[in-house]
Amino acid sequence: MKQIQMTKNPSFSSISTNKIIQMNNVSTSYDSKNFALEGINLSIDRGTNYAIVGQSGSGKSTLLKLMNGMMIPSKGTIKIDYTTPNMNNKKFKKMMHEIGYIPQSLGLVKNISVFENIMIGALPRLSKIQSLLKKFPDGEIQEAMKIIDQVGLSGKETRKAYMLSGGEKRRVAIARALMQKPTILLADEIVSELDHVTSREIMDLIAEAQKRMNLTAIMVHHDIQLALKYANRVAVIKKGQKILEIGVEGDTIVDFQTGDMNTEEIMEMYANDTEK
Ligand SMILES: Nc1ncnc2c1ncn2[C@@H]1O[C@H](COP(=O)(O)OP(=O)(O)OP(=O)(O)O)[C@@H](O)[C@H]1O
Repeated sequence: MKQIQMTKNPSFSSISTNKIIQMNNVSTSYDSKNFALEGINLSIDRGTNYAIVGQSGSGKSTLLKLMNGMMIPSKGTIKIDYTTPNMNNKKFKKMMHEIGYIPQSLGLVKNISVFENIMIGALPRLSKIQSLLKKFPDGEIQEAMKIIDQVGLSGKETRKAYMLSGGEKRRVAIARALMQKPTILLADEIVSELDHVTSREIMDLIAEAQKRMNLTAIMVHHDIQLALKYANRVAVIKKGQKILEIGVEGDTIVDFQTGDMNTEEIMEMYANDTEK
């Protein structure tokens, strides 16, 4: 594990004004009684790797659903690439196709092959006839084969999804999202339940794709150490509120915004959780 120094003096050179996600005082709920998220402020730089951590039920998945337009705020405003999510807005509908979303369940179709699952990512670019007849243009097939190679699934193209290991299923879900040619990749606990080595392989795969395609990767994690290893920024969510944002540059981490708890206390809380 890398040594982490604490500093209260943020002076990062990588801070940009090119924000791909902006949330201003956002609250949202599933029912009329309780907020699942309350008063969330955050902004995410284009091309960065952003992590969201928090305990079960803290609101992490809900936050991702706001970032892909599946949920809308009951209060506050969201801009995704400077556009308000709204299904009546043509610009946003087009943009949605460029948001690769990998849900906790992965969302693979069990009884079809690796290749067919991955081609689902290309569907918005195909005509109805091409989709129905599975007549994929040569260019799309070549793109899929390139991505299959990049995610380490060469030779497994025809295997049915239900026959894959946990790590392979995640590779298919990543490949399907990359097939969308995304500008934003959202992944909800993609490495939970994987062994240490496989989870690092999957995280490395996403980090490589992020750099290669200049993606903004936004990932939900339970493991704060994993988040700190890969992310430029880590938002810590507790009971529907963002209590801290941590900046990460090399071996230095910085409290960007302190609520009830600072980074040392958060790290201690997670260390205690792990020991239990
Ligand atoms: N479909 C739903 N209907 C009603 N309440 C929901 C629904 N989904 C989530 N919630 C509630 O919203 C809150 C936040 O849930 P969310 O799934 O975002 O948390 P989470 O941090 O992702 O949890 P986990 O780590 O267990 O996946 C919780 O109180 C949860 O019970």
